[in-house]
Amino acid sequence: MLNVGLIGYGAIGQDIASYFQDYLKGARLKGILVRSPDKLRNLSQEEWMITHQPDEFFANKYDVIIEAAGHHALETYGVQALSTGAHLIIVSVGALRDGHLLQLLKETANSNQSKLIIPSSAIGGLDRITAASIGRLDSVTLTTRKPPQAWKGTFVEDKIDLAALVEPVCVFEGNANESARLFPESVNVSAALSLAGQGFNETKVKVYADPTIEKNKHEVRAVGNFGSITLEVQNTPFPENPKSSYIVSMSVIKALENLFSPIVIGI
Ligand SMILES: NC(=O)C1=CN([C@@H]2O[C@H](COP(=O)(O)OP(=O)(O)OC[C@H]3O[C@@H](n4cnc5c(N)ncnc54)[C@H](O)[C@@H]3O)[C@@H](O)[C@H]2O)C=CC1
Ligand SMILES: O=C([O-])CC(=O)C(=O)O
Repeated sequence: MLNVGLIGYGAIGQDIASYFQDYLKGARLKGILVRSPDKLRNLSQEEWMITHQPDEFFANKYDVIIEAAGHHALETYGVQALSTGAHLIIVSVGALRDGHLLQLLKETANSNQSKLIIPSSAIGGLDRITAASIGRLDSVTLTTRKPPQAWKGTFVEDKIDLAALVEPVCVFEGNANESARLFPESVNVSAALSLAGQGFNETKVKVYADPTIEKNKHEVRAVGNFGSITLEVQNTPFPENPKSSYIVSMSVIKALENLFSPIVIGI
């Protein structure tokens, strides 16, 4: 039985926790680290420990720690988590555009026989693109589209009137380094794609605010000597946070399951 710690209890964190109650058999949730003590007041205490104090959280021994809290949390706790010997499953992949952080996490994982695990989360095709990167990759591009409400709280809100939007508007075009920086809560998929394929500078990204759709859409196109891949995913957003999608927590749970399952599919 794997002991699991969870950092972050927002839309994704709460959904992840729900799978421990009725789905996962080989892992148990031992501790949750939240940011604000206010959150604790609203939570009914389950069998796991919930704390806003990092020392208390890390005093537990975990086999796996899951980050579902944002770039800053990964920057703050990533190295500490791996240095306990736990594997670290992350969703805030965009933080790894900082090559120094990525290097530090790799070195810490290496010296503690732990692993930094990056599930596909909201995107698909990473299995194929990371395999294809063994050969020659010529281009990897991503087009992300989300409905207007998903862009609230981002710089897009200052640029266009989201409520008045009647047709799709391109709000960003550039490389994954910039998209991961400009949209820390919304375009982590570009970072995962970069790490699988051509890196942050070479991966080309377009982002649209699109009033004609209800789901979060990601279109991936990669070409190389392996052949090519064209993939479109449509993710059902969380009602409580339309920037994120249900498939993210499902993907994390599958990555966790792969650690104890006798069979692993689709890597
Ligand atoms: N890789 C991917 O495909 C995706 C990645 N994400 C990443 O997941 C993150 C979380 O997404 P949601 O759950 O939808 O966001 P959310 O805003 O609903 O929840 C984040 C939670 O983390 C907590 N938190 C923040 N800093 C913390 C800290 N230092 N310690 C403990 N808790 C902390 C917040 O209080 C909040 O409750 C996003 O910010 C984004 O970076 C989101 C969607 C897709
Ligand atoms: O959930 C999604 O569709 C994608 C997302 O927010 C991200 O990549 O950060």
